[in-house]
Amino acid sequence: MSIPTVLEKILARKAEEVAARRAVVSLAEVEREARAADAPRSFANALIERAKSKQPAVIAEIKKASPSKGVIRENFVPAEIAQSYQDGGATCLSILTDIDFFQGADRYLQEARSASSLPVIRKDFMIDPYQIVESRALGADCVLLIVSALTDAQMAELAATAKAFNLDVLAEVHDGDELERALNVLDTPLIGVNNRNLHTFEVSLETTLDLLPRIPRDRMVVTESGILNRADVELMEISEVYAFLVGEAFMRAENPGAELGRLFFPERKRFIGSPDVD
Ligand SMILES: O=C(O)c1ccccc1NCC(=O)[C@H](O)[C@H](O)COP(=O)(O)O
Repeated sequence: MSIPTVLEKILARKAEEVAARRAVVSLAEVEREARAADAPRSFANALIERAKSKQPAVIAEIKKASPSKGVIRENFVPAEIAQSYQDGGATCLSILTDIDFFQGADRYLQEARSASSLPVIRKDFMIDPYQIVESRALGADCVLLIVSALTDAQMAELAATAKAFNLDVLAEVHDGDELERALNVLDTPLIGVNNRNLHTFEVSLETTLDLLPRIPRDRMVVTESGILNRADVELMEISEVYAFLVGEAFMRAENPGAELGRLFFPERKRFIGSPDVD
């Protein structure tokens, strides 16, 4: 028997977590909460509109820790980070809510969304429609579907639940087979290419560049993970990739929004919150 990868461990733990949550709050109750939640903000449209004008459309991630890097940020106040990202020019926010592997929390999503007017994706490991409904109840505007974690039937069921609750979907792929499956099963315009292999943690921006020619023009490519400096951003922009999901590079900076500005909008030169602003 082979040793389970981190992704396999996360998925096994997630199944236990969802079962425990459902035993405390029924699906019917979560559905009531989802219907009473704030109206969704349009996540996909915000990205598409920004990228149309060839401006970087940045999904700025709020994550305290990760399995590959351990604790990334000690001074972790999601509401402050969300405001800072909005000031820095982010288009959307991504909030890690997984507890056991990312030190996330549901309340981080609620706090960050309340502190900004940006649309928010709940970044978690979706395996059950219960989590999709729960995401809307928490206020999320979009959910992540990781193709390597799901069968085609699961993907279709989760996407149908997302549609029923007015949530956008970001489909995440890592190779050509996953891309084919996503394109066949999901009608979301948002195709995320994760440059990080979630089984081995190896990161290569070539993953996005290799898959790019196979992604139809009516879908929008979001390059995810491993964007650390201006050269990485420029490499994507010359390849006409304008949507980015970035976590670590911002989370390690004292002022995450100012770092976003430096990385994506260098022509602005001065950023709110930077020491060089009067
Ligand atoms: O980051 C990890 O270690 C990780 C491990 C297993 C599953 C998912 C993982 N990360 C989620 C992400 O894909 C990233 O948080 C996201 O794309 C941002 O990446 P980065 O800019 O490199 O922080």
